[in-house]
Amino acid sequence: MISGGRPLRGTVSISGAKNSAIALIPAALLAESEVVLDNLPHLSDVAVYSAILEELGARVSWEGNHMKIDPSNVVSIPMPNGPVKKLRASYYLMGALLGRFHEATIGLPGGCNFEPRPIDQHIKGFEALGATVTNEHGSIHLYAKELRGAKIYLDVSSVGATINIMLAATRAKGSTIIENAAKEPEIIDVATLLNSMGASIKGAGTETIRIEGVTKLKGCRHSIIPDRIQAGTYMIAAAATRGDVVIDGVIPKHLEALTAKLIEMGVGVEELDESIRVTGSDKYEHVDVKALVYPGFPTDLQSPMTSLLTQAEGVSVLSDFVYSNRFKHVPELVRMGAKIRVEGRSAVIEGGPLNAAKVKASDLRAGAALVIAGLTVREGITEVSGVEYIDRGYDNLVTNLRSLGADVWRQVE
Ligand SMILES: CC(=O)N[C@H]1[C@@H](OP(=O)(O)OP(=O)(O)OC[C@H]2O[C@@H](n3ccc(=O)[nH]c3=O)[C@H](O)[C@@H]2O)O[C@H](CO)[C@@H](O)[C@@H]1O
Ligand SMILES: C=C(OP(=O)(O)O)C(=O)O
Repeated sequence: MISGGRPLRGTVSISGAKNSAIALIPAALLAESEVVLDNLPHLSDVAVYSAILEELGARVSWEGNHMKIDPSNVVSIPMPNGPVKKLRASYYLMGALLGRFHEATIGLPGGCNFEPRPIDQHIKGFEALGATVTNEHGSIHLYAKELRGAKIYLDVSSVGATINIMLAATRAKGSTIIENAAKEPEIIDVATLLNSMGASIKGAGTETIRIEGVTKLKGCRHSIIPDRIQAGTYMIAAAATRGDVVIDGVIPKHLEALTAKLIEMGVGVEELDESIRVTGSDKYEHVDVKALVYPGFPTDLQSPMTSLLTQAEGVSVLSDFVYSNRFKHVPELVRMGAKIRVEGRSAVIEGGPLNAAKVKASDLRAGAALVIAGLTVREGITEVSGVEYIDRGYDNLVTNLRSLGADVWRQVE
């Protein structure tokens, strides 16, 4: 529930990155001793992954922002249903278990299904490494007598496929080269963990990643990078409410595409060493935004950005070149009075005030977009349902927004 119209003011600290955490947790399965992850975010996806690891036989303890994973007793039991269906990143179990046990059966992933999200590039990579991959009643079965390095050219620079292939290839015989690899910061984070475990991965963060297989991986301690998408969401919320917020504990370089767009609109953005200050203004210019793979504008900030662009003067065009139809937030924003039409892979947004309404989040970032929209509304109460999606990716959203002066609360049913 949001009673909007208040500018956000103050400082918000950003937690570790969801998209790193939910790759690093399964990566720990490749080790033969304890892995400790620091700066772990409190998210439902992390809780689900922790339960999955326990089901596989790992000893997991999670206190505060630290998780200890002892994978020494893990076995590769089939996981066709249950928790694997609750999140997208359960696909990393395929690479991790294939790497360690040469066999795995994992149900097709769940998560935010705003459009069909194929995993053909993951499978192509596993097959190139020598695995036989079959789809058995909606579960993927992977088996390899031996994993051997290969050269793999990804048709699309997929984050998940790049990480999944890295996971399996760390335990393959010989060298693997991934070409057209995704370059997102979370890929560097996973490679850093794997290298600390004893892997040999070079080039993460570029389009060519080279992996020399090793026979053993050991435990280690690793601190997760800050969540650039959570950070970007608060930057957008600060601008949308015409507030003044310091977003602390971030890597400003990870947010450059957003920072540039905000400045183009007329938002004040000051980059400091590990924080960014966002200062709103009374008038914003319309801009065109293209969501692309990193270092382009992140698709995961496309929906929140749509809400901000309703506050700009004139007509903005926001196109998503990563997903062709990630627009489930649009009809809900229209219910709030937004003038938006979807044309192909673009949303055409005409600026104007929003009104309070009952709206429904049907995926994580759509949820964030609706909350931001609600924060801009000057009269009435906006009710956002489907908050379980928001819990997948935002650590303490309501508490953080309240500490910035927002009148937001969660209705307990
Ligand atoms: C858990 C996680 O890290 N999720 C992120 C990850 O998702 P995810 O890893 O699923 O996204 P990908 O980078 O794989 O997808 C990018 C594009 O490639 C296509 N594709 C992908 C794989 C494949 O085998 N075949 C294929 O065609 C997808 O449909 C999409 O159009 O990156 C996305 C793009 O930055 C983000 O929105 C998600 O937040
Ligand atoms: C789409 C997202 O996540 P996932 O890939 O985990 O569904 C997201 O974080 O915006």
